[in-house]
Amino acid sequence: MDKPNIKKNDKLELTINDLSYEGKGVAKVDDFTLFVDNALPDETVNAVITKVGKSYGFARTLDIIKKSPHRVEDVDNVYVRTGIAPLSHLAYSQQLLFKQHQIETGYQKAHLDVKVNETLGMEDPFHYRNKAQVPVRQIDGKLTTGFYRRHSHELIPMEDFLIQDAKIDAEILRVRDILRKYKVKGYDEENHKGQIRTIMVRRAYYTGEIMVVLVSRVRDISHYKDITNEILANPDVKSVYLNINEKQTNVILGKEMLLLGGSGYIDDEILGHTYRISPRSFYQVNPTQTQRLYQLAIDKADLKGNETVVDAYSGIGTIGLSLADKAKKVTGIEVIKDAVEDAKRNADINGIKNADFVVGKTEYVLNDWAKDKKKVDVLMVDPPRKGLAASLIDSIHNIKPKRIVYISCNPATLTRDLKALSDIYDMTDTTPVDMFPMTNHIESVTQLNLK
Ligand SMILES: C[S@@+](CC[C@H](N)C(=O)[O-])C[C@H]1O[C@@H](n2cnc3c(N)ncnc32)[C@H](O)[C@@H]1O
Repeated sequence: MDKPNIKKNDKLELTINDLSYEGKGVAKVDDFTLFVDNALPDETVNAVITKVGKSYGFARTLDIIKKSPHRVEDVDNVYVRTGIAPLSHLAYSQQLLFKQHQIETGYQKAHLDVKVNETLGMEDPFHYRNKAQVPVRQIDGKLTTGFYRRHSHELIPMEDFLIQDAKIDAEILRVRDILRKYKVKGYDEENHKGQIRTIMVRRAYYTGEIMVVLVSRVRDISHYKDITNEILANPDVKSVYLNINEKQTNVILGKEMLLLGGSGYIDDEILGHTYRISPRSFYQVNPTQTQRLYQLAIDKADLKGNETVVDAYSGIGTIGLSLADKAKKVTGIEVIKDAVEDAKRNADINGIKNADFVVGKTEYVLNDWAKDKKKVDVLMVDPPRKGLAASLIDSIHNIKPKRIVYISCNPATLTRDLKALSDIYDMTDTTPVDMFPMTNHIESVTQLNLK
C-alpha cells in the first residue's frame, strides 16, 4: 500500500466508514487507513492529522460536516477526550451492536462458524463502576482530582466521572477536601515530588461498604491520624489504607499497604453469596452485570450435580463458589496467593465444603493434572486479556473436559483460542455481556462441547 502524500497537521475532509476496536472512526485516504478521534461511521468530518505511521495514521475531528443519526449530542466531550468513556458519543443501542459485530467480524476473519448473540446490555448504562482509581495532582497550589487527557499524563480536573457509582464520586470529593484541609500535597509527576498520587475507592454494591486507599509517594503524611478519623466519620467507610508507591512508574499501587483504620476489608454479595474484598483483590467492577455474566456462565455449564468442575483464573473464587451447589466438586486455580486465601475464606464464610483453591498458573496445574490423568468434567476459564497459554490448549486436548465455558474480555484472543480448540470442540454460541458500557471493552461467554 502506497502512503498518500499527507503529513502531521494537514487538514482533510474525511468520510468515516467503520469504528475501530478502540472506538475511533476509520477513514481511508486512497488505501491508507486513518483512525479518527470523535468520529462515527457514516459521518463526514473536517479533521487534522495528528500522526502518520508506516501503514496507518491518526487524526482528530475539528468539526462534523455530516452527523451520524446515532451520535449522542449532549455528552460532555471531556469523557471522550480523557478516555473514561470513549464510546459515550455513540447511542447505547449502537454500542451493543458494535460489541456483537466486533466478535462476529473476528470469527469471520478466522473462518470460525460460531453464532454471536445480541449483547446483553444495561437498563441504565451509567454510574455502574464499583471501583475508582483517580489520579491526584497539585494544580494552582491545590490538591486536585480528575483524569488524564487520552494518551497523556495531563490531569483534567473532574468531579462527575459518568460511569462510576455516584457515591464513589462523592467520597472522592470528600476525601479530597479532607486532604486539602490538612495541606496534604498532590503528586508532582514531572519532578517526582509531592505526596498523594491516587485515591482509590471501592464501594460494595449490596452492602454499601466503602474502602479508601490513599496511594502516596512518601510514607510520612502529617496529621494522618486526623485524616483517617475524618475519613472514617462516614459510617459507610469500613477501611482506610495508605499505600506507598515511591517509584517513578505508571503502576498505581506500590508494594506496601498499611491499614490506617477500620477492618481492612469490605463485604459484598453476588448471587446470594458474601465475598470479602481486600484492597488488591480482583473483583468485577460492574456488580449488576456480573450477576448476569455469572448466571449465564453457570447456565452454560449445564451442571447436573455429579461433575468435577475447574474454575480456572478464579480470582477470589466468585465463579466457582456461585456454582458449587450444582457440582460434586469445584477446584479453583489462581496465580495470586492472596486471592486464593480470599477464595478459601469466602468458601468458609458461605459454608461451602466442596470447593478448594490452589495457587498456580492454570497452564502448569492442568499440565500436571493431564500427566496424572485426572478427570475434569467441566472447565470454566476466565483468563486476562492475553487469553489461554498454548500449553494450556495442549493440556485441554489431553484432559478433554466434556464442556468448557470460556468467559473472555478480549475477542482477539478468544477467537485464537476457539480456533485452536475447534478440532475437538463444537462451539454453540457466544453471548456478549456489556460489563463496561460507554467503553470499547467487550466481555463474552462461549460454551464449548466435546465432539
Ligand atoms: C479476568 S480475572 C477473573 C477473576 C474471577 N474469575 C472473577 O470473575 O472475579 C483473571 C484472573 O486470573 C488470574 N491469572 C492471571 N494469569 C493466570 C494464570 N496463568 N493462571 C491462573 N490465574 C491467572 C488473575 O490474577 C485474575 O485474578
